[in-house]
Amino acid sequence: MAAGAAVAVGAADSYTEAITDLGNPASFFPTARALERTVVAHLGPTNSGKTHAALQELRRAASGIYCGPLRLLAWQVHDQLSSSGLPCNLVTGQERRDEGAAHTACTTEMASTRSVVEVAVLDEIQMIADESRGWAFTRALLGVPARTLHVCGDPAALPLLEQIVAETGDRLEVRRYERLSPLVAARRPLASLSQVQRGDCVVAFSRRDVHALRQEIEGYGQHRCCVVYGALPPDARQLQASLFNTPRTGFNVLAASDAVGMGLNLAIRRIIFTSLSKYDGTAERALTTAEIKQVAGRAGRYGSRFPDGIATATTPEDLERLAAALQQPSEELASAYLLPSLAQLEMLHGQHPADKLPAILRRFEEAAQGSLARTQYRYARYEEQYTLATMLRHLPLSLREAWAFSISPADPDDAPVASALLTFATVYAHRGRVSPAAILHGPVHEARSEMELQQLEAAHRVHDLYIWLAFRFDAFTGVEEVQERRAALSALIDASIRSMGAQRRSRRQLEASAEEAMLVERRLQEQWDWQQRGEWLQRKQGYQKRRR
Ligand SMILES: Nc1ncnc2c1ncn2[C@@H]1O[C@H](COP(=O)(O)OP(=O)(O)OP(=O)(O)O)[C@@H](O)[C@H]1O
Ligand SMILES: [Mg+2]
Repeated sequence: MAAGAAVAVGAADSYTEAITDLGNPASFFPTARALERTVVAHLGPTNSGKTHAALQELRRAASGIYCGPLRLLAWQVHDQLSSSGLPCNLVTGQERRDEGAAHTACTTEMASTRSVVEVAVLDEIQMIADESRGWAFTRALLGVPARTLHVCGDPAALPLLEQIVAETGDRLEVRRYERLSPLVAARRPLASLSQVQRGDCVVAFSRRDVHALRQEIEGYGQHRCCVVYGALPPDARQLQASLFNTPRTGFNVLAASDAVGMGLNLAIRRIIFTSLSKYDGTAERALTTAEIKQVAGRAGRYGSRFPDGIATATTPEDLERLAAALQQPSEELASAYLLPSLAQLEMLHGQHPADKLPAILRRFEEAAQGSLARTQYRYARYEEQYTLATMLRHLPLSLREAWAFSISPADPDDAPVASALLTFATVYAHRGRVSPAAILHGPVHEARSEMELQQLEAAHRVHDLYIWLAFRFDAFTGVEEVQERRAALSALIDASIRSMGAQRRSRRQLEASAEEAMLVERRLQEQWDWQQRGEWLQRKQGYQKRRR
């Protein structure tokens, strides 16, 4: 009897080992493995024409897919192909435009590993080594079933690409690129922001610092200033970029975070780093050579008003480091990141049906680590997913439902968005239908203060989250209404930034708007408390009715 039990446990262990074995991820994609793919690596610095060359190949193909790391990039490729007369579908987490076309522009996370195409483009491949998002690039590199797969990115990715392509049995071809226009480090640092000039982009590493730079620059009275940072919705980012690019609008200087490094076509003459370190969520750390080059490389764009680029800093020490980084190759990529698919998590859940999603996520990681030793793959960081899954663990959701909520674009540290996710999931679990009424309203007028602008941005992210969920759950009704409201919020955000700088305010006015912002925040908090209370009452009444 005891021996039998031991055999059963042993069999269960080896089954668990088999389903959590991530050591040969190329084998997870039979459609791609059934093709003899040619992988063409377009490698070179920023602004060297890599994406342009790969897109030419995509245009010429009978069918194809472009995978970009940002919605902005997917939109641009969609617009470029469509406006040149080539029909193109668009697929991102929050958009589906199905034109019935043979070409598709998508975000890397959304790339199909089932539909065979002639040509695929996988842009910014160096992101395969990003510990949070790299899994999507690994999946696309291994799994997109294209006869020719063009990958574009930093030459630092080559050794890793060689290793992976050797495993998939595909053929690798390397094409090297040089910058289309020169990029040089300035001879002297910038002594003061009063010296910024037309075409300058001043870089800081937080939303708050970017707005502080904008205020300081506009305070000198010479230039109006556009802004670009990660928390700004992508369409508002694009509007700011085109305002900056258009001559004679007065908005001829840009204050930006490192979000400027990717996805926008900008006519920047000079990049000015106000710092060479950033807070990465846990600690302040120095920028890597690759990060410095990615941002500095935005200066000077082939075919723009400023083809020649200059990069500088605000201290002699930073300028010295910057100049050295521009001469150095980026650090070679060490690992490609990966995560299990939902199907793999469900198989493990079959072994432990009483476990909730957070326990399954941890179990999978523990069991899979051994299989990754001695490979070039590493288990990706999934702390945000884990935090969201934990927040939702008490709700009556299937593993599949909990998983979908947990991978939504809600940052657990972004309080209004995390609260909205909890509300949406709670309403979904208890009522089965989530109407747009579940979205709380903040101010819906032009922001008169930084705080109000922040609230508009948060409201936009909440609307975006609803739309993302609506593409995965039929229960989210009223997506058109939310899309309209989201577009209105983007326009308001853009208009607010434009007019905020125009208003020269007295100290008294600034204090008044800060006071008002506090009141708005308190009102929102009260609304939130009331909604929570209302839902709790409804649930309680529901239980009581059922009991009776
Ligand atoms: N052969 C070309 N003819 C005309 N324009 C080109 C050509 N090659 C590149 N360009 C233009 O030069 C700019 C930079 O090219 P591209 O975006 O392909 O560079 P990249 O190497 O992918 O840079 P990054 O991705 O770092 O921004 C783009 O505006 C692109 O349209
Ligand atoms: Mg590119």
